[in-house]
Amino acid sequence: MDEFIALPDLASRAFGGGVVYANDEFFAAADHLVLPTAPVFAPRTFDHKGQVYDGWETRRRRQPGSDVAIVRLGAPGVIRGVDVDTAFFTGNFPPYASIDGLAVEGYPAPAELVEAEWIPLVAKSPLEGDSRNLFAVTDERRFTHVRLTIHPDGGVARLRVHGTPVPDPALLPSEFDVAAIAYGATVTDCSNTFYGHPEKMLMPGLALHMGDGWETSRRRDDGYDWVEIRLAAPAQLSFVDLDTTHFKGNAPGFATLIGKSDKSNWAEILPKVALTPDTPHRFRVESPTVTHVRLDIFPDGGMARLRLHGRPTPGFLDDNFRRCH
Ligand SMILES: NC(=O)NC(NC(N)=O)C(=O)[O-]
Repeated sequence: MDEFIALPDLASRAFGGGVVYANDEFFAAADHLVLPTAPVFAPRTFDHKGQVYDGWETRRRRQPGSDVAIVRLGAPGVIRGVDVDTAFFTGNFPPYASIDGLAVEGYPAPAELVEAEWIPLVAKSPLEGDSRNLFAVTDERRFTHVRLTIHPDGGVARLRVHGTPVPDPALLPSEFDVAAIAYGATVTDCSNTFYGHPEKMLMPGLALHMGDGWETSRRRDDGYDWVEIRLAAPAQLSFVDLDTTHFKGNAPGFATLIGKSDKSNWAEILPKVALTPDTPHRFRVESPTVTHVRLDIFPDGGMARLRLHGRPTPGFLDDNFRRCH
């Protein structure tokens, strides 16, 4: 039921999500809602408005009503569930919340979003304080925005919107990173996630530090580590980026990439290449159409980013997009 929490957070700032409107931010800015970091709390830290919270917090209502925040998803897609995380809000969490969704094209101004016809995704439901509040969503359509309503007021640390990214094919170039989670790629299996999950190496932008990548524990056997990825679309690959940035004493010594499609067996895409620490490597490749790849690293170590630039099979992303409209 709550398996959706393993799916990417479409609202995350890590994908470029943002809070575009809030009717009240008296105690704490709604921008906190989409931060990818876990919420934190330091007791007895008072600024000019009151206790400092790592979340969105409105003032105590003296008239009936509710407070709202509107979030632009960083990765628009099909929403499978939301997490209204009230971490550290104890005497001031909202007793109820509801969630609505919206699918719009272009870049509407906040005033247009406020007036829009929102689609209910989670009916008004009770919340618990200082805890994650998980709600499944069953609507199969693609959304670009969500609206969090808290009844009547209070504080929410994070709003996580878990689902499957569905990119708009009209806005994609003919060749792009088909391993990007933001476009719908996903990690299907991995040998070792001890220090960092491989999903991190499929996130946008450069890695910020060594914790922002896939890192395995030290191998004490003759094996090697590997990760399997389902691409955003079946594609012919032309470049493989293996970025070991920040991995200075723990980059893998070598790597290979193999790929397969639903109709073909595993075949080599990148032969065994030597890697150097703290380096954004790029390799030119020519691959058949593949739907899955496996990156092998020898014997173990860390990879900040994996990028697979490829030409997707025409029509695949269009069909995908049309299915959820
Ligand atoms: N001690 C508090 O947290 N008080 C209030 N909130 C802040 N941020 O100070 C409140 O009324 O909810």
